[in-house]
Amino acid sequence: MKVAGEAMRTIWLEPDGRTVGIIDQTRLPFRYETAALSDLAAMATAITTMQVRGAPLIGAAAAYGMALAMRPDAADGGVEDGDVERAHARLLATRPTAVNLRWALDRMREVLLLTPPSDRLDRAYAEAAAIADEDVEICRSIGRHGLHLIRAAHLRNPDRPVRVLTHCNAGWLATVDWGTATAPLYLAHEAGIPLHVWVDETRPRNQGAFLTAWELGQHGVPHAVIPDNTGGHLMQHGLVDLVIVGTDRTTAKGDVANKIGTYLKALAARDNDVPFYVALPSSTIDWTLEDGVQGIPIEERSGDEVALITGLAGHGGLETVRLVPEGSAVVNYAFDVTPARLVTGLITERGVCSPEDLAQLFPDHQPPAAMGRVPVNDE
Ligand SMILES: CSC[C@H]1O[C@H](OP(=O)(O)O)[C@H](O)[C@@H]1O
Repeated sequence: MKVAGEAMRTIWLEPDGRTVGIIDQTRLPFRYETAALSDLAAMATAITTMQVRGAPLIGAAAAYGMALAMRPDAADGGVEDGDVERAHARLLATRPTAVNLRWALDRMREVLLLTPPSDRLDRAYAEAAAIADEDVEICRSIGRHGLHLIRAAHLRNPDRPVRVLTHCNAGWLATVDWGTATAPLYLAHEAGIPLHVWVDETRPRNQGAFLTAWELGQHGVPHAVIPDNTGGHLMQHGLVDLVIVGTDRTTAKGDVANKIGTYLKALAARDNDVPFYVALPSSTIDWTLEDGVQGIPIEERSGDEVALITGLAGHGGLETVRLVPEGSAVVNYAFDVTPARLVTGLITERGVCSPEDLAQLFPDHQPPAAMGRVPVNDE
């Protein structure tokens, strides 16, 4: 999408054809900074520290991480199978919840192990680029299918904006471009449908206040940042027409793992008859799982993400301050799981479906073994 009027993606290949450029999302919204990553360690760190984040982008970043990993070995006359496996394992360990990470790494491993060692460097970069380009088109398709929902809401009440609540950042910053939950918003805005987006700040990392608000503002989409606990009140008072969120892993039954707090929004939406939609590419579906509450690994992150916050000081510099007493323990679960029974519909690149119709929309989905999920050391 646009940054200061210039079309940008979240990840790209630098002119040297080997270094990978990213937007450093830990610096937004007060600093717009990019980084050039030249090796596997730098990409692994970028994912772990959330310089790049969001399930689809994590997948694309990991794919480029595999390509970066091939560089030194290619110089030694070819990339051995062990080099591929070690890079796969290193990147898989960066974050546990977003299944796009495993999906992209399994795809890269499968392609590379079928490629002669001397050709693996070029092949890795080509496959990573393909994953990134596919993500752009898939998110655009999610936007087109989600646009119908927003247009229908507008036709029901043509005299006022469509009020959409979203949680965390499932925007273009969470993907290579367009976003998942925001793709319908951008297309609706471009179609002239009046919008108002309620942006959950999304403690503790504030992906909503820092990232969603920034990208919507860059694109001129009307929005307001709200404390995480406000959504239920807005829904009770008829101020939300629909909720659209993203997901990091959705099971075959339609249980949805997403940023912590999503489950509570789904409960409030159900209690107030507000449609609750989840936007996702099929690469976020884990066909090997049905029960998400029991089966999806929930990442726990450092308590410092809760206890500390960085913002813009009056002198224009960035400052970090403490919000929690030194002696207090902190627990920081990064995701929760919304049961399929609370999900109105799933907005995918193939269309909108109910959770129970997901397998019907993707009859060609691969069984676990064919997805590369054969029992391996990293299981
Ligand atoms: C389109 S996936 C976005 C998804 O990823 C975010 O998690 P994180 O910022 O920790 O990577 C959040 O759960 C978003 O909904």
